[in-house]
Amino acid sequence: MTSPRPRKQVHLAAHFPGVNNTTVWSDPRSGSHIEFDSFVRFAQIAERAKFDFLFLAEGLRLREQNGRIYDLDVVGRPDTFTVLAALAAVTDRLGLTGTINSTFNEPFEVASQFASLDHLSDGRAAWNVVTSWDAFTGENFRRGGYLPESDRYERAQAFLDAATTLFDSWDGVDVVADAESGRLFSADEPGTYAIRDDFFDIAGRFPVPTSPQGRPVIFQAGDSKRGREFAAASADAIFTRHGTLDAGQAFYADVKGRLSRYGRTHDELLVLPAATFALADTDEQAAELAAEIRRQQVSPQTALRFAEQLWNRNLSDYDPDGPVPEFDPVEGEHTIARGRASVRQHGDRLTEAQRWRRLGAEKGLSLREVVIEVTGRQNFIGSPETIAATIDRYVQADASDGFILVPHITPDGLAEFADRVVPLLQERGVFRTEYTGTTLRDHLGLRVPTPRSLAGAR
Ligand SMILES: Cc1cc2nc3c(=O)[nH]c(=O)nc-3n(C[C@H](O)[C@H](O)[C@H](O)COP(=O)(O)O)c2cc1C
Repeated sequence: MTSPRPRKQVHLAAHFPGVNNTTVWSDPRSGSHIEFDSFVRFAQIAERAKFDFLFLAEGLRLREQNGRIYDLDVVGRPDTFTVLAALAAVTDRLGLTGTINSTFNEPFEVASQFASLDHLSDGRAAWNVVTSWDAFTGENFRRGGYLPESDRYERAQAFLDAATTLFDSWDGVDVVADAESGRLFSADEPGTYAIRDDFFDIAGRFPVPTSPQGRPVIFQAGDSKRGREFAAASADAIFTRHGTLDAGQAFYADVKGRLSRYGRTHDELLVLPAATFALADTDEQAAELAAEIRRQQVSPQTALRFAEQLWNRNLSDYDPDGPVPEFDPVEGEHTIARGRASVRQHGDRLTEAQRWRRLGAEKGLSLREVVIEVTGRQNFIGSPETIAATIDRYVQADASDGFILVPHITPDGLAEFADRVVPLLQERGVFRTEYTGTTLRDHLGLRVPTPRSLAGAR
């Protein structure tokens, strides 16, 4: 008889809200998305609740619609490394995860920044490697434009391999600083590396000694087959949008099933979906709150902006309280909305528009009401007991290994979850009551990687 599997521990992280309409920036309770005080308060709530880490997404260009800054986006996002380094000074245990793309950067810079953050935070740094969106974002960079889609993951893999070589380049070399013998290092040649491949031709010495976690924790967030393969080969955790039970289970089985191809085991890659929540005393009140949040998030103007992203044309004169447009979306290149993930996600616009129309007709919904329904992202709606039980159930059913929570009010929206749901997860024995380690690898149950031998690495 096989013994039952022990209950999985839930991993929890806090995504600082900053983009997309998960954020209700128009709510009077919302604070600044730029002032350091907001980041500090957010991080300290997460740390008080013993969360695994804080998470920052990356947006390198303000998004536009009809040639204007898209008012839904919270305008202005301070630089990731600057924020995380500052947060390292005001937190003690909380992991610090930054999204940094592999398309427009260089491995040396990114590796030295993350290795430095790992040192400054005593082993709490993580890098979410993304390939990023589009040429519109790329125009900010010296190469301009955008790497063809087919090359993005080639570069991402080469980029991460190069960064790994740099992270490992001090393998076995310690700073001894022995005044008597006059010896600074335990061996000669610290940080020596040489990397030559289709994307990089660099050689020299990496200036940052091996970081406290060996290497920073690696996340990945792309969802295509190639993206999932990249995560299975090289990441410690994957950030995803598949947050419902069914979609989560399918995604979980898919990515975990890819690991053995790379000689990796099931527990070497964590699956962490983004999740929003609407929390109230009772399930009924939470349902009302969730509906109210959705109405706040999708104002009549916002509904039109969403519809424009699908129809790929200006709909400023259209009535959001009227029916879903009868005419078809404009096919071909996207010209209306630039720099938005959701635009790329509308694969077949004609079919999607038909789905919106059908939904409107069947349920008697206006365009705005359809947008509210189809763009809904509230994962957890209910009383604290309901939400704790649901999260536990999803994790035990292998729909995820935990969640990266995105509160809709910045920065204090996390407090209610921390105060009311976390204690219930702790009572269930599935979430820590104290940090048991000091590094992010400790929190996530990830081992310190064995350095790749420099000779055999490339
Ligand atoms: C859950 C999730 C979060 C993402 N976050 C970011 C981000 O913060 N910044 C960014 O430039 N790209 C982000 N991306 C985009 C990915 O880098 C990638 O460009 C995009 O998903 C296309 O790759 P794919 O075809 O493999 O999905 C994210 C993607 C996903 C699925």
